Amino acid sequence: DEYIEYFSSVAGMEKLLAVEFEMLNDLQNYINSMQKQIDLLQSEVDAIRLDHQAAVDDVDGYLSNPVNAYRLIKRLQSDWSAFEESVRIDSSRTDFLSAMAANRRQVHFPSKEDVIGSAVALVRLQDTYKLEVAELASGVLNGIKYGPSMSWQDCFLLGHYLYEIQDFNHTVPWLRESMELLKNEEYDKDAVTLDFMETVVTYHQEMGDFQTALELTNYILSIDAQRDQLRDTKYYLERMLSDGVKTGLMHEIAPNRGDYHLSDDYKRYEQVCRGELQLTPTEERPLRCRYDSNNVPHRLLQPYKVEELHLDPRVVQIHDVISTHDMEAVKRLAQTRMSRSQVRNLNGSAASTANYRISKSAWFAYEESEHMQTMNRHMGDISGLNMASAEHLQVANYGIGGHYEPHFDFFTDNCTFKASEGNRLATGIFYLSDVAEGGGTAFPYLRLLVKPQRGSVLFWHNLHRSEEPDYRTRHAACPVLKGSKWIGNIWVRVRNQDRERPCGLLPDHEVSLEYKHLV
Ligand SMILES: O=C(O)CCC(=O)C(=O)O
Ligand SMILES: [Fe+2]
Repeated sequence: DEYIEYFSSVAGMEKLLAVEFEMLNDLQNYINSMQKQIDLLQSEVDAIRLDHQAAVDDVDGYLSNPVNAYRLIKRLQSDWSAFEESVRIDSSRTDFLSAMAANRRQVHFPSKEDVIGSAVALVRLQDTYKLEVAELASGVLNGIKYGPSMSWQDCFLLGHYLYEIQDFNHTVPWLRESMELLKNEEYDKDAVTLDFMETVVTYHQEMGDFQTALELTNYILSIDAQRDQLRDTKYYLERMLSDGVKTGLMHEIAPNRGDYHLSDDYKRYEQVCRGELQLTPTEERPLRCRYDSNNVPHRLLQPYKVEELHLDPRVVQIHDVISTHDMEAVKRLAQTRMSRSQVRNLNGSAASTANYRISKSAWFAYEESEHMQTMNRHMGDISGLNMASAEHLQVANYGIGGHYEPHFDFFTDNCTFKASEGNRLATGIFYLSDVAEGGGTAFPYLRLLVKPQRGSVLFWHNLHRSEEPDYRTRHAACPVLKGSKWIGNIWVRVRNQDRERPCGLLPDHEVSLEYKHLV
């Protein structure tokens, strides 16, 4: 069966929970049956010990009794073999192992890629929303306690994985947190624990984080001053610090200067996700909410609730468009068809997965379901466009940390669209769920953050009337901090829209050229 990837969406993780429920039962059964077996063994051993002691106290007297002689011989001939045999077959052990094998056949267990994927998602959230490691580790998100705390082992393993993928900047605070939590354990002064802490000193030293290495070293020495090698390390670390030496992996494997994540464009996007960059009051003042039937005769009695979010380019969010019934049906249909979202490569070759778009998605022809036809009709009424040039419906689900970094919906390579229905003129994002925290749609150049609201549709044009790309429409899906985000995308192409949206001859695209540099 196919490879399932867990970190890219919440859909599918419920299965893991169901299997974990089974495994808890299996393990409990194992423990109970072991317990019974151990109690039984104990009582048998106690009985033998009693007999045995009597024999040792008076060897001659004991052995001269024919019953005792018989019992001793019988014990050694058969009882001890029986003990051996029962430990050898140990049915509780084999039962548990075969139950586990069955569980493993039921679902794919998460792979190491899944663990690393979810670790990367966690640090992405940490960066984008400026979360404190200590808060995150204690289960707090934006001041609210949502879940159980992470143990020192959780934090250590996370740091360890980040170390493995050479993300040293994130490794440091997680290892630090892990050591802080370990210091609160009652076994924190045991020799084995101190040995372990010493290896963590080595991690920091190798990274070039001499300060943390020294702090931990001092802590260990304060408990056990007899560690000679560590005293040498302390001396070495102090010298490195006072000389201001910068060596170690953190400095040698320097972040790639060309990394888009270090660019102003990306920082701007993160600021919009956090709500730090917003529309100014002057920009917000002319924005209106109104009922509008969009000149569609059958909508006269049921006009749309249109909220203007931006005027030029025009971006609107239309509320209460589709029903809960339709949304649930679409999501149910999508569940079984979702796979990791792919992105087109600029050279027009086959699509592939990419870290900048982490979600699961599936494409649907509208004929597949009346609920999808309903979405198609709404997109026609909202856009006023000819839906003959609409792409299939794309349903997507983002899990925790799932995101889609800034991009344009229009194609920038001529070959992709010239031969087909033309470029992507309009985008409609149907929000099929609310998102508890994060997961907004961000327009970095417009300083606009749209909060997903179930049943609403976000709509805008990607092209100017001249059919030139409108670079101001660059947008992104901010990482989901809490919840599971579902959307349905409908893109409408320019072909056959001459009547619906006549071409403009003015060089109207010039207003957006200054935003072009990131294509
Ligand atoms: O999920 C979102 O909010 C935006 C999605 C998007 O931009 C896309 O799928 O092209
Ligand atoms: Fe998009």
